[in-house]
Amino acid sequence: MAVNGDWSDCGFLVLNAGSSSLKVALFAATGDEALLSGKVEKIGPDGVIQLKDAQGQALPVAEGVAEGDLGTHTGALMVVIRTIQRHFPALRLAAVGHRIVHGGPQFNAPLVITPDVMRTLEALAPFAPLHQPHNLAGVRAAMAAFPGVPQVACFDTAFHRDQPFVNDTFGLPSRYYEQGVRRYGFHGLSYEYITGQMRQLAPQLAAGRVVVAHLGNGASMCAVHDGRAVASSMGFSPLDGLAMGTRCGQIDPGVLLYMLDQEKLSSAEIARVLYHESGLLGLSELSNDMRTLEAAGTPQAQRAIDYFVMRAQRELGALAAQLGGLDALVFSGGIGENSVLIRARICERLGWMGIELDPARNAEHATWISAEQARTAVLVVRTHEELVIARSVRAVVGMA
Ligand SMILES: Nc1ncnc2c1ncn2[C@@H]1O[C@H](COP(=O)(O)OP(=O)(O)O)[C@@H](O)[C@H]1O
Ligand SMILES: CC(=O)OP(=O)(O)O
Ligand SMILES: [Mg+2]
Repeated sequence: MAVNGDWSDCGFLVLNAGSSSLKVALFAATGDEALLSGKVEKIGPDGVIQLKDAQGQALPVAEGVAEGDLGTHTGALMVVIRTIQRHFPALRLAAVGHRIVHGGPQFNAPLVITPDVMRTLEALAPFAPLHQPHNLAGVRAAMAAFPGVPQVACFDTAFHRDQPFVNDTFGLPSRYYEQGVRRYGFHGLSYEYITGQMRQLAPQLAAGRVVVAHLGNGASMCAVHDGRAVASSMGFSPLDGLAMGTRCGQIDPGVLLYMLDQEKLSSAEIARVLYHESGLLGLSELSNDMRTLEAAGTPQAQRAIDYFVMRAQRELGALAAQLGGLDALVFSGGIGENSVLIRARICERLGWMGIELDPARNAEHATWISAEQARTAVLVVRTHEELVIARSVRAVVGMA
């Protein structure tokens, strides 16, 4: 911690633990540029780590990394910590910031994790089984590695907490809402960053009706009016809405009853189908990776892409209806930022919404990709969840 408010030799770590990856960034007390950033992907037997310094140069990991160290989130974090200690021996760690996917109905702002908070977050793990256990494993590993250092939770659900009741509830008996069965929405750290960027890039549009499409391995869309969340395609869990890498997206609950009653699947088996075997992977029977599907050119890969595009168009229409019209559509996430094809396919046939792309600008991944004469702006904004966490950590521990 800082001595007499002097944070000059302090830094803090940001962890974004996903279903199969761990993104990390090390920040100094001030500044938006990370001193070190990187990710561990495919955590498991084929884990791969890439770390870079502030200039973008690859940083070698600490010696002694054994095969298998990248097999778990905790092992991967230990490799990152050893590497940081080697490259920044004089740095004093003032805090660790964590992306926590589920904050439930109670948490709508970043906070320091106490034992009580930890218990509440653990109880929410069944609502986001692909994410929350990994998020919390990251918290425990960081607590063990840095005893006494504040651990700050930043919630993916917080951005959506003030959406109107009709977009927060299901049409179930009201006791379910009281129990916490609500449409939480996720990817909130990404939406917070993008709405902030929109205020800088296009203040007039940011004050209007915007749909942000966060299309990554997990994918969702959020309707935002004047920077505030109105509705999200994701609901109670990160399963709802768009088709994803391995998740099904919107589904008729009757299908779950069929799996239970006719196929006699257990709830664990159903969860496996919905979270791990569906979406792009399930439809293509090839891959959850959009790059692989685009390159494959097989009829089944094509069907998976067609379904992904159809769901995105349907959700966009539904969210635009909630906003009473659309001033801007913003693409983000690994697919939204990088796939010329998917952006073009989603925007195809949306002329009635005022959407028309400029193909050359789309191909260049320009920030503004809509045609000059188009009524609705279409933008590409690279998201930065780690920076949102970094800003929150500074505010919570009093560094800002
Ligand atoms: N150039 C590209 N073209 C198409 N898809 C891409 C491209 N680059 C990355 N993607 C896709 O982005 C997805 C991963 O997005 P990302 O936001 O990094 O995921 P995560 O949810 O794990 O943070 C993968 O499906 C990947 O194939
Ligand atoms: C909430 C969610 O789906 O997150 P991710 O995109 O990291 O899988
Ligand atoms: Mg993501």
